[in-house]
Amino acid sequence: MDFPFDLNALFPERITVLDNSLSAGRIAHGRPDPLLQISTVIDELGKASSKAQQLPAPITSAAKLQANRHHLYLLKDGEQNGRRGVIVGFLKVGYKKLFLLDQRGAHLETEPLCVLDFYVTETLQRHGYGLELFDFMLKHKRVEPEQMAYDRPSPKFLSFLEKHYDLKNSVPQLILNHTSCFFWLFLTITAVQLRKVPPKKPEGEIKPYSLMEREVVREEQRALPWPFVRPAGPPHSPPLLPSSPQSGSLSVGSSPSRAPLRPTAAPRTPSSQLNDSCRAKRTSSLNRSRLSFH
Ligand SMILES: CC(=O)SCCNC(=O)CCNC(=O)[C@H](O)C(C)(C)COP(=O)(O)OP(=O)(O)OC[C@H]1O[C@@H](n2cnc3c(N)ncnc32)[C@H](O)[C@@H]1OP(=O)(O)O
Repeated sequence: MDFPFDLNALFPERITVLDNSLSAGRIAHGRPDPLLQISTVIDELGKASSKAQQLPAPITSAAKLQANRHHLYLLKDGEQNGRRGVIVGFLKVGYKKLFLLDQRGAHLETEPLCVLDFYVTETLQRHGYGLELFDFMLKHKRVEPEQMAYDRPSPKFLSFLEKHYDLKNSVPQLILNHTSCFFWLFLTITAVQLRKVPPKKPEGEIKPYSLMEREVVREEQRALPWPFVRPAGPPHSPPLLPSSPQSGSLSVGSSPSRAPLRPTAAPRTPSSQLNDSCRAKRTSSLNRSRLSFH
């Protein structure tokens, strides 16, 4: 993606880390960072990313970055476009406080680093740039991919995670927070360091209905999307978090590092809540992403 200004002057490094200050770190050629140009780059990337993901509105923009404590990693190729450089892609991450519900409706609170947006220019995809960005972020944040949460990853991103980080057997964890409910975890209890929070107000504490970021995705579908289809079983056992009745663990698949959790919350019926709150948040990707869930 090229721009009518010198990206090498704007972003001296190959990968630039931007935060809510929108500062590219160094002062380029003795000038202060031109905020307007940096904002233009972020806004255009946000639009391209939302288009690629078929979202109705960008979830990344300069204004959103300024308003949140996220980090945006920007990758350029400084040799292209007459040595003025092109933007190759970006990766946006941030910490999110998430509340998970286990099968018995007990709340577990965690605050993992989440991948919120990720985009490589169409013509440059499958050239290893995504991996370069992601690896840079992992080192910068000193985190492992399996410790992170993923905000409704696209099929391409799931394929990416499986190919480069062997993250398969993924199970979308239905997670309730104040902004979103389809974060996916490749859950290892010790990795995300879940801690149980006592249920204070069983009916009113968690409000997953507010609109923010991906919540701009409008309701497209009334039924719960796969794999959250309500089973024919009793209403107190919705498939929120696959958990072994034997172990009581929230972990999934054959994860070796499960720590037993002993939820103490009184059983409740979150399925009706989920029916209302979690419809069609990027349901198209969920429906498309029928990868192997074990
Ligand atoms: C939480 C979120 O942000 S979800 C949104 C993720 N972003 C998108 O879906 C936007 C469109 N996609 C993209 O921008 C890119 O494909 C990214 C960011 C997902 C990956 O960046 P890339 O530079 O293509 O990744 P990189 O070259 O390092 O790795 C390639 C691997 O990614 C996956 N991948 C990349 N593009 C595709 C594609 N078109 N179809 C299927 N898999 C793909 C594959 O596993 C691929 O390996 P393969 O070529 O051997 O099949």
